[in-house]
Amino acid sequence: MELIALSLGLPARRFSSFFEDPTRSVRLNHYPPCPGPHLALGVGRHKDPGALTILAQDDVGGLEVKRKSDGEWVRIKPTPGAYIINVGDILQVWSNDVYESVEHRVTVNSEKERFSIPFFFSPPHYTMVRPLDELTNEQNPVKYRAYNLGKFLATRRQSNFKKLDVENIQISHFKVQELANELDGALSINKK
Ligand SMILES: O=C(O)CCC(=O)C(=O)O
Ligand SMILES: [Fe+2]
Repeated sequence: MELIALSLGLPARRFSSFFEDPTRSVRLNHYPPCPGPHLALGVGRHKDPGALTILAQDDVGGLEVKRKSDGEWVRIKPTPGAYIINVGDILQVWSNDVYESVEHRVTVNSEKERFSIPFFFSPPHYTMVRPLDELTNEQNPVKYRAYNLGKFLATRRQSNFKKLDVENIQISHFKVQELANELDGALSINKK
């Protein structure tokens, strides 16, 4: 987190106060071999809602990230002894979109079982997540409305990991522009 703060032009310890009472969790994922890998996903597409995810995985592979330029799913090759560090939604909001939370999913295969262990690192649930003051100004206005992390996670938990292409709660729902568009839509409906 200190390196990320420095990369944003902030003091190294800018994020420290958010992590005095952090929310940490570990998930133990087991993906058994699947007889119809083209018909199923191990984990449906999603963005991790926390600040950072540190993922340990075995050598089987299956994790894919969505490439922004063309929307293609790109496989992430496992590197022995290395962790995958994933930027989550909170960093996207704190940085006002300088960092982006990557959309990812997990495919399965018919031969080998796979294990992965993501560690999720976030501030406490009572945190109001909003773009940092130092990273916004008149030229670079705030892009997100503040949201309560605990409420966001509780809402997300009701729908995440359904293997369907469902839309669940996303930080984009807190985007100021999106809200403005909705308001615009509502006003023009009223005018009719
Ligand atoms: O198994 C993986 O590689 C990733 C799992 C994942 O995205 C998650 O648990 O949030
Ligand atoms: Fe994930």
